[in-house]
Amino acid sequence: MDDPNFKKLAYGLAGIVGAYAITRALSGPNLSGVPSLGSSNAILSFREVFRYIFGAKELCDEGYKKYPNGIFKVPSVDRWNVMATGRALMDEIANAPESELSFYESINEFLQTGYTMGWGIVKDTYHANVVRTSMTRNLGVLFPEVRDEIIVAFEDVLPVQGKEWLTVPAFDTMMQIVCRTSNRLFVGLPLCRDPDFIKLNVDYAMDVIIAGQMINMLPAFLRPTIGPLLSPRKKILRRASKHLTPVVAERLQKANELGDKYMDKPNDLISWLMDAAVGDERTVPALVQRVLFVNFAAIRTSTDTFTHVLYDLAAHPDHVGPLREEVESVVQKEGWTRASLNRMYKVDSFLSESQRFHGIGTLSLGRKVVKQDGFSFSNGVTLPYGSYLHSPMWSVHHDPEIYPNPEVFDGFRFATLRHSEEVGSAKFQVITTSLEYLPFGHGRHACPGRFFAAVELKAMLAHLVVNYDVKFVNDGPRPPNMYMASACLPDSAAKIMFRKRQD
Ligand code: HEM
Repeated sequence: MDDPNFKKLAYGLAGIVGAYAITRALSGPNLSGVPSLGSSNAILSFREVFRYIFGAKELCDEGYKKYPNGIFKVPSVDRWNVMATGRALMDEIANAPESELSFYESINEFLQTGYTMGWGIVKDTYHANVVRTSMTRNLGVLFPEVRDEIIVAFEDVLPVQGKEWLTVPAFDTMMQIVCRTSNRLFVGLPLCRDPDFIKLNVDYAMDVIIAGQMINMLPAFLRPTIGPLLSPRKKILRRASKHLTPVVAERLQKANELGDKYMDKPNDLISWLMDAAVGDERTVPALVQRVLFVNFAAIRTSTDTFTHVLYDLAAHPDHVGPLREEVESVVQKEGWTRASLNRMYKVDSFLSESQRFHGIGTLSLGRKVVKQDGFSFSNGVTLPYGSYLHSPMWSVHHDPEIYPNPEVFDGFRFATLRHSEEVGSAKFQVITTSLEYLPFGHGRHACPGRFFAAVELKAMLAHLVVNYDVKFVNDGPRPPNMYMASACLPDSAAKIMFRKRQD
């Protein structure tokens, strides 16, 4: 503590945080009518700022209990974050038009999308529709490819022999499998297996978040000059172009010469994007950037989710037997298809429970008020233009009135709920969002990639349980999650052991 360097660092940090707190006090929207957790004074609310940085979960849970069906605010370093609780208010957020509560402004500020992924992505979000429609429509016909990539990717990254256990870093290994499998659908063979193409997408997924946060720390007037220097975009585009430019250029040329439905046109994300893009977006560099963007949306989210699933599987070995039985019985009757995956209630439920229990974030429904005269809830509260709004997802998912015994991990909780409903009910499936189940958001901007994510992650889990045994190193406990601001990250350094299934 007496180390002069430590003192300098501490004073430096305190100075930066103080400067931001003053900015928050002077420049943010006036939220004096919204109760705050801790002090509502920008300087005196420091304790809550630190509590928010090191895990918004507990702080927001306090507010969830104190203000049921209401709103409260919590401070982060540079702004106030309003939290809305209860079905009525959450429903109003989920269904508010983009012109009043903006999903895009909220996410684009967080990621500094313009600098990190290009202004084309900010201006035109047609990819969301492509993912929702063309990608989802093709999941059945392309399932054999997804399944093939899962088999080969598992074999490549987990070369288990005989009865030997193989120890691997969990997160990196799952990232490889997710990236390859997703890209089988996005760009096809052989590119989806190219080590440099995989690596650049993995790097980009990490670098965008870091650069986004760094650019956010800059005062707005410095962003246009310094933002591009901090952004990984140009470097990644150069690397990606080597792989994608020839493929995209050839397809665009053929489409222009022979028409959009030319013979032998590959059925993948590149083609679906090309069909939907207009104007400047139907050019080679813009399409390359768009493929990278969809990779960004897909890979980190799915890898974090599956790493949580893997840890939950190793932590709950009693679930493995019933999962194996279900997968084998369904596959024996119907084989491996998208439809047969729908019959795997326990697999679906395990994924749902893992997302309920951990999720990849602790907040949901992030929006910014963009209506000039503010956004009014039906309870009479009006939030001024520029306010940031969320709902405390972790608290909803751990509310005993919604999920009995919420602190118990019950991998078959959702399967039991489904069995208690009419057979085939869509309720309680992992893809069905609701005000009680928010890992994919809910309402207008609910994740359009969740249909693909569910197919991919369920097929991976089903493949894993029927082919491998899995455990923690030294039979240790589940590695703790890392909570940072609103993120809930699985331990990315932990190792896990695999061997060929022995029973
Ligand atoms: C387990 C994996 C995933 C999780 C947990 C996840 C979660 C989310 C969440 C929470 C949102 C915002 C919803 C809201 O605020 O209402 C979102 C949006 C989005 N996701 Fe996902 N996602 C996953 C996988 C994917 C995949 C595989 C893709 C693409 C293939 C994808 C593409 C998108 C896109 C494009 C949006 C923006 C939607 C819009 O523009 O309205 N996601 N996702």
